[in-house]
Amino acid sequence: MGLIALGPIFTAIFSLVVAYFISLTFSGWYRLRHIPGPLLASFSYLWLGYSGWSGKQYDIHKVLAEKYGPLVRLGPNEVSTDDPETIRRISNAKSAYPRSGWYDGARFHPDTDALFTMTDPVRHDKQKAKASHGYSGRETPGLESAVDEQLSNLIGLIRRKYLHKSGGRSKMVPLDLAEAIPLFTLDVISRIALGKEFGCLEADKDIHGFYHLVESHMPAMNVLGDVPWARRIVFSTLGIKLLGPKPTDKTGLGLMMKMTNDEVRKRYSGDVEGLTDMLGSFRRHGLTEVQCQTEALFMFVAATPVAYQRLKTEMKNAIESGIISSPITAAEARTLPYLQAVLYEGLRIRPSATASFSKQVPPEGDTIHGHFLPGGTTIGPNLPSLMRSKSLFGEDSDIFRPERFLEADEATRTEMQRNVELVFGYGRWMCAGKAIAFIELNKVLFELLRQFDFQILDPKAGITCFSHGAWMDKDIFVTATESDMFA
Ligand code: HEM
Repeated sequence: MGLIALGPIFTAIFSLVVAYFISLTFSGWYRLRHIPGPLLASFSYLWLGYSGWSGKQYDIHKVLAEKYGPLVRLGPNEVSTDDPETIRRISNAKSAYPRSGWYDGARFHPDTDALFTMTDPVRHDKQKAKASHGYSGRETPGLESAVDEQLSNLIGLIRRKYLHKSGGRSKMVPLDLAEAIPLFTLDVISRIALGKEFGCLEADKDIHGFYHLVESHMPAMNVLGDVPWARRIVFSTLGIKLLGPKPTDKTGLGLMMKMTNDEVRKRYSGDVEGLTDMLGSFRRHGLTEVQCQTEALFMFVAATPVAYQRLKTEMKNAIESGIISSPITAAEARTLPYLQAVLYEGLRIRPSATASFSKQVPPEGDTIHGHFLPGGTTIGPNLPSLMRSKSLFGEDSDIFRPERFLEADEATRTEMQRNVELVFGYGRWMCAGKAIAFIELNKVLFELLRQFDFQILDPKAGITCFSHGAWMDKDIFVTATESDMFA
């Protein structure tokens, strides 16, 4: 048979393949055709892929609710909502919604899940019951003092290297907060999780290249997580074995994996009594050695932001009235209303993690805002729209104005705070590190402003920000001077 005779066979195969993809696309579109959203998103993953890759994910999602309503279609099988009540209903402890396959995109161990990547509610709840003693601080009394130690190292670094003496002739070295704050969070988490800080603040460097590795991989990871077929290939057991981090790597997550594994091994070979840190607590409550290694490694993927202003007057008054320790305790910080308002406003205007965090509609389907969602549809919170909602936070919700929390009556303030706290998730899936994050935020904000005054180095230059499911900030250059208020 000559090539000419093969021609019609190839044409027939090609036509069949094209027809198959068209019918697949059509049935994908048809299933959720009643949910409003961008046209491209209704039949392909190009829209979701672009929004995740572009670095403008936050801005793209922020306007969706205003344009399409509280329920928006983001992909052939994906929807999001900015309605806080729906988000709470989906994630509450008795909900039948499991986590969606999106969480597989955060797996880095071929056989073991961290709490974050456990999608089945029953398995997840069992693991969370064991891990929460360590995370919450109930069995880790040194948690707050561990944060204090690292805070003192951060202040030491600023004094040693970046402090600009007013009127002095010494060369000014601008401080890049986008570099310094991740070093602080890495040292806090390593100190809490592994018992010893990495020493990034001491070296003024991301010693293991971890943060920079996460930053450079973020766009691709974000897209791979959002697009189901890509996720199923890359995060399959074989995919992780081939492409995932390995303890033999010289930098990044692989090196981190080795250090974590070694540290966990030590804890599991010795006596468990007397271990009052997180790993000890995990072991006491029955996490296996591999589960503990995976859990400890996941913690390094957490982050922290910063804020400023009128705050200083409140701080000054509190310090002068003698009610504040040095460093401030988390309990004392919670009594300062303006500090709390700044923190909540910071989390609202700049929710640090805005990835999909989607859950899966149970097999029988569900009706949300008058729209039926068939079983298997994934639905996640649209935090950018929610946090900028005018009906929840006021007409000026687009600007940073902590006063909104102080002006509101108590019931409204509590409701606003409850809604802002959705940045940590809710119910059974809620962030296990929320208490730790609040301790860090309260202390770092108060203590840095007690010691220093910060000024943007060049207001014209602005800050470079990319949103890929989490914010990646660059070049937050400031000058740090001794705070004349508390010298
Ligand atoms: C501002 C800082 C933080 C934010 C905004 C944040 C946000 C979140 C979100 C949105 C989730 C997923 C919720 C869901 O699946 O619905 C989560 C889960 C989790 N986070 Fe955080 N997080 C922060 C800091 C931390 C820190 C410092 C740690 C570790 C010490 C941590 C540990 C965890 C863990 C273990 C989970 C999984 C919880 C579970 O599956 O039940 N987070 N976080």
